[in-house]
Amino acid sequence: MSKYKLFLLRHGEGAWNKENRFCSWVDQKLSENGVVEAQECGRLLKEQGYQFDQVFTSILSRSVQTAWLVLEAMGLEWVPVTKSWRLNERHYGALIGLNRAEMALNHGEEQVKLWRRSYDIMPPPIDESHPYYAEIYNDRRYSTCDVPKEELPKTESLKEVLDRLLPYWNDVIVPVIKSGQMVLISAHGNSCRALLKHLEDISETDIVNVTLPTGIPVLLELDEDLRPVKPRQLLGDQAKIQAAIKKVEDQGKANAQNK
Ligand SMILES: O=C(O)[C@@H](COP(=O)(O)O)OP(=O)(O)O
Repeated sequence: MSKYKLFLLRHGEGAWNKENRFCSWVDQKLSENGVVEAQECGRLLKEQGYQFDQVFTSILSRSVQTAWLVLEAMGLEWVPVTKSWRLNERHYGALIGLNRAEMALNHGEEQVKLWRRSYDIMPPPIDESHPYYAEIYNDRRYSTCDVPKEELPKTESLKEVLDRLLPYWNDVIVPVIKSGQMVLISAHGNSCRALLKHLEDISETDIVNVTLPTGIPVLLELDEDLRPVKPRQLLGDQAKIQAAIKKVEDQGKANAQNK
């Protein structure tokens, strides 16, 4: 029997999603389309009668902005929003800023798929010569984390994302859900994939085939031990959702638009 409901949400489209560049820890805002996606998501949730008591986001603006727009559309601006770097997008290391289609042309589509979707393959780490290194590590938000700045990742596989996310899930989010509060996690494609892997016990092979589109709420119905009692539901027009998933998958093809 379903005891708890939980929503996961990949933020609305960001400027670099549109340009097909790995965004990761670079702090990009939502595109105009991303703003509309987040507002539509909030309207849909309201229409379907959902309410939230607490929202958790990463410390990247696109996930925070999405949470605000969803809450505004639902008339729930007062709801507390808690932010943690542990919900940040996966750290894509030296790939940050690069265009996926160009990477597919240079390294092959298979390699790009391995970098993007495999469970335990890490891209090469970012170093000080990288054009976005200073922007990321000099950003004051990374002095506020619960680990020293020097210990923050320089690259991550999905496995490392899960390793840094799980303590936050277990210690902070789980008690809130178990207290009966309705929670929205407004995060990123890969931080949500990592959490789905954990909650749905998805194998390392099968997680490769899980892709989340931007701005689509994912409803999980969980039992008292927070195990899913039915398959996840992506809310909205199912044909549009499938097209949006394919678009994200196709970003790693050599002939993708916005090369
Ligand atoms: O870092 C990025 O560019 C995307 C994910 O990229 P892919 O894993 O889909 O390549 O993350 P998000 O837009 O969810 O923050």
